[in-house]
Amino acid sequence: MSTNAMRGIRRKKSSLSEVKIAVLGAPGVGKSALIVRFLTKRYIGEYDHQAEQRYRNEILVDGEAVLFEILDTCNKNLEAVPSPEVISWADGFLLVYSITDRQSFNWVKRVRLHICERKVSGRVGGLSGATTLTPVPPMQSGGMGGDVSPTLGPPMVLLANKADMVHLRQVSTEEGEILAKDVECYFSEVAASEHVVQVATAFHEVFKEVQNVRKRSKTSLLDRVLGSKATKIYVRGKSDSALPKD
Ligand SMILES: Nc1nc2c(ncn2[C@@H]2O[C@H](COP(=O)(O)OP(=O)(O)OP(=O)(O)O)[C@@H](O)[C@H]2O)c(=O)[nH]1
Repeated sequence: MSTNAMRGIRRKKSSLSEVKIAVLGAPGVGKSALIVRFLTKRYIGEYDHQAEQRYRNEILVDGEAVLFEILDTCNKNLEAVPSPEVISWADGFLLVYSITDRQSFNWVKRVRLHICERKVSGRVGGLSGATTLTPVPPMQSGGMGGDVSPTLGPPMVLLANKADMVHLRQVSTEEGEILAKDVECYFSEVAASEHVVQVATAFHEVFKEVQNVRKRSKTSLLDRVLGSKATKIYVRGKSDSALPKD
């Protein structure tokens, strides 16, 4: 292979965007079904797993190749909250509830606050005993961890699953919309059993939200480090000499 071709490959690899997404929800809301739908476009009704699973897949988002690392969490009960390791690891969260299960909606509301608290304070590791989730080894805290600026909420998307079961509905669409407005996040009602595009869109939205937060974090870090000088450097540009020297 020519050197130029190899350089091309390297460049491509280094420019590949990556995102780590933790899919969170109460037991049985359809987390695995949604992930499998997203990754394979297929629906698997009965998916039996007793532990967390991690998937890595390259997927195109608006024509750009993105490496999705997705954690399928496994909740044993409604009292469980995501472990500090999971919260620290993830760049973004897909919060799932079922429209047929009011308790799963309440779970999402509670866990959303829990994540915000931990992500912003960066107090990762101090929750021992307060969780029943097992971290996946070797999970490194490659996510935004405590690096998220206190002014930025952790990237989240709210997904209501089992929208095909309207006859058993316990949570109205409006309630989902109100929560999403409060969180300022993308919201959609889907059925893993029926929808391909809508499910994929929800995952894409998590990635886009992560990218937005990354950009905003970079800008605010630059502002903090350089203060007003950052603006000056930017303003000066090429016609530096035309500006007063401080
Ligand atoms: N009708 C309907 N059933 C669904 C849908 N999505 C998932 N299910 C069913 O809901 C049940 C639970 O789905 P899972 O994907 O295992 O849910 P989970 O959240 O991963 O479950 P745990 O890992 O046990 O927490 C299964 O019987 C699925 O077939 C959906 O969109 N519509």
